[in-house]
Amino acid sequence: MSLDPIAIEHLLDNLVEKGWYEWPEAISASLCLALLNEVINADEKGQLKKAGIGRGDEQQLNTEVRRDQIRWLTGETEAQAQFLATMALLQQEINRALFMGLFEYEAHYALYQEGDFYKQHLDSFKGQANRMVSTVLYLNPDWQKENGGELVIYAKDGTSVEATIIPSIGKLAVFLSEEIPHEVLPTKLARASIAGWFRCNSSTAQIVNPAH
Ligand SMILES: O=C(O)CCC(=O)C(=O)O
Ligand SMILES: [Fe+2]
Repeated sequence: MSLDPIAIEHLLDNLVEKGWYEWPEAISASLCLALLNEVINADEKGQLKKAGIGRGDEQQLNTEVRRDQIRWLTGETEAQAQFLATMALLQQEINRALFMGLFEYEAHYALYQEGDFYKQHLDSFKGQANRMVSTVLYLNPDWQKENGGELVIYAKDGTSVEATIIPSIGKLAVFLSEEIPHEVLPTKLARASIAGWFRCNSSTAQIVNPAH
C-alpha cells in the first residue's frame, strides 16, 4: 500500500495554506465498494446508531443539528484494515512534514438517509488539543450533483463559503478539525461515508480523554 506522493504534497501544502484539501480518487473504488457493502449490511442488521453531538459523557442527541447514523470502525474486516492502514500512512506523512504529533486515528461509518444533514460545526475546540485533522471518505458510486449531500467548507470565521464538495466515491476531504467550520447539506439519496479524526495524545494522569 502506498500514497501518491504528488497528491500528498498537494495535501500538505493545502493544509498549511488553507486548512483543507479535496482529494479526488484518494482510495480505490473497489475498496470503497467493499466498505459501502459493510455499511449497508450494518444498517440492515440494525447496527447503526443515531449520532450525538459533544464528546464522552457529554454526548447528546440533537436531531436539529445532526441526523446521521453511525458505527465505529474496529479494523476487524479486511476492508477496514486496509483503509485504516492507509490512514496510518497518511498520519506518518502529516507528522513528518508538519510536526503535528498525530497519535491515533478514530473513524466511524456514517449513513445519511434522505433528508438528513449535519449543520455547520467544528469537529474540535481549540485548547482541548484533541481532534486535530478530520478526514471524510465518500463511498457512493455515481453520485450526482442533484443528489445534494455536499460538504460545505466555510472560511475560518464561519461566514463565507470556501468550497462545496460533491461526495464522489473515493474522494477524501481532509481539514483541520479546530479551524474549519463545515456542514453537510441535506441529501436526497442515502449517502454513505467514513468520517475519521487524527488525534494528538492529550490524556494526562488526571483526565483520560475518551476515544469517542
Ligand atoms: O460527511 C461529511 O461530509 C462530513 C461529516 C462531518 O462533518 C462529521 O461527521 O463531523
Ligand atoms: Fe464534522
